[in-house]
Amino acid sequence: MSLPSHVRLVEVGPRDGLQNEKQPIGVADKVRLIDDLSAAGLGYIEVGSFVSPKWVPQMAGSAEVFAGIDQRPGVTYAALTPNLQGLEAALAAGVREVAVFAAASEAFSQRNINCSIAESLKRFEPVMAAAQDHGIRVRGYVSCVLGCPYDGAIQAQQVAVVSRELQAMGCYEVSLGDTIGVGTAGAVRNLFEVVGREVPRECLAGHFHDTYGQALANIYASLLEGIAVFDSSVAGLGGCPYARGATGNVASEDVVYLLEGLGIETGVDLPGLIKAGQRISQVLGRDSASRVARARSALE
Ligand SMILES: CC(C)(COP(=O)([O-])OP(=O)([O-])OC[C@H]1O[C@@H](n2cnc3c(N)ncnc32)[C@H](O)[C@@H]1OP(=O)([O-])[O-])[C@@H](O)C(=O)NCCC(=O)NCCSC(=O)C[C@@](C)(O)CC(=O)[O-]
Repeated sequence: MSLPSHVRLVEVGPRDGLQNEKQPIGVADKVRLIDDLSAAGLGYIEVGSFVSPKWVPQMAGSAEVFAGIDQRPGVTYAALTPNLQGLEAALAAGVREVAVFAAASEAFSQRNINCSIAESLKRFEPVMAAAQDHGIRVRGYVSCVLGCPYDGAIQAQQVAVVSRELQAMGCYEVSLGDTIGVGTAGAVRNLFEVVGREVPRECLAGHFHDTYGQALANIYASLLEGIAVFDSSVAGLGGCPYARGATGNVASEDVVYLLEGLGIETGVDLPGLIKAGQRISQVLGRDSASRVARARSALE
């Protein structure tokens, strides 16, 4: 299969990245990060989540963040909504695109959203209906597609079943999450081969954490399988509150560098993206996890 000429990046740093931070991060810092990202050409930014603040305290100020950002035309600003309560809060905050999130593993589903996979899908039905009433697009996530911190190995067929359900209920795209970053290129190719029989590949995205240093290889393997949408996180921010030891998503800067090297367009300005990553890394008081950002700043 030939490589795509264009890849769409879904920037999840402000949500997946920051949700795991223990230190409080002010609304102003989050707003500046999101505005820096849109200025760098990111066309899709996950701004926050409307989830229980008891479960994920860092996302509690998501409505204020939405109110503070400078919404550029053509950019999608999205939020996670696990249930109808979350969707209603998102609507009240003026959100125009949301995501629901399921898992391929029962144990992770329980730890993350306090219900079984089947219950979660049931819970999404009113979310989908209300979103449709309001003309809001819904993206779907499946976590633990290549391994679960509690259940271990996950069968690709199980991922296919959950993905098909999400698509059938109206998710326009399903992002497959290697939540704990254990996947390798061969497993990724097999995953898209199996899931691709149930959901068209143009409706699938890859979401790779870099815990084992495999994320860029996994993106390349996905490209070979015809996948052209990837989630990534500026400065490699992140982890998962319900997956001990999981590190951040693959760094957006490193993905852009990979894709530029392959002649694939992303619409993202790499120097601007590196600056955005440096600014939030300063706020967090640590170095960027992006290898490209570190290499470029060593040259300055
Ligand atoms: C799903 C629930 C809410 C169930 O949590 P629950 O405790 O079963 O909820 P409940 O319906 O029984 O309600 C209990 C309390 O939560 C409140 N509540 C209920 N819903 C909401 C809401 N939407 N917003 C705010 N508050 C809410 C509700 O009002 C009530 O408040 P109380 O009466 O006790 O004061 C909870 O488990 C939760 O919020 N989980 C979120 C976990 C999360 O955000 N995880 C991270 C995102 S997923 C991820 O990172 C993976 C991904 C997507 O990146 C892909 C990958 O890498 O794999």
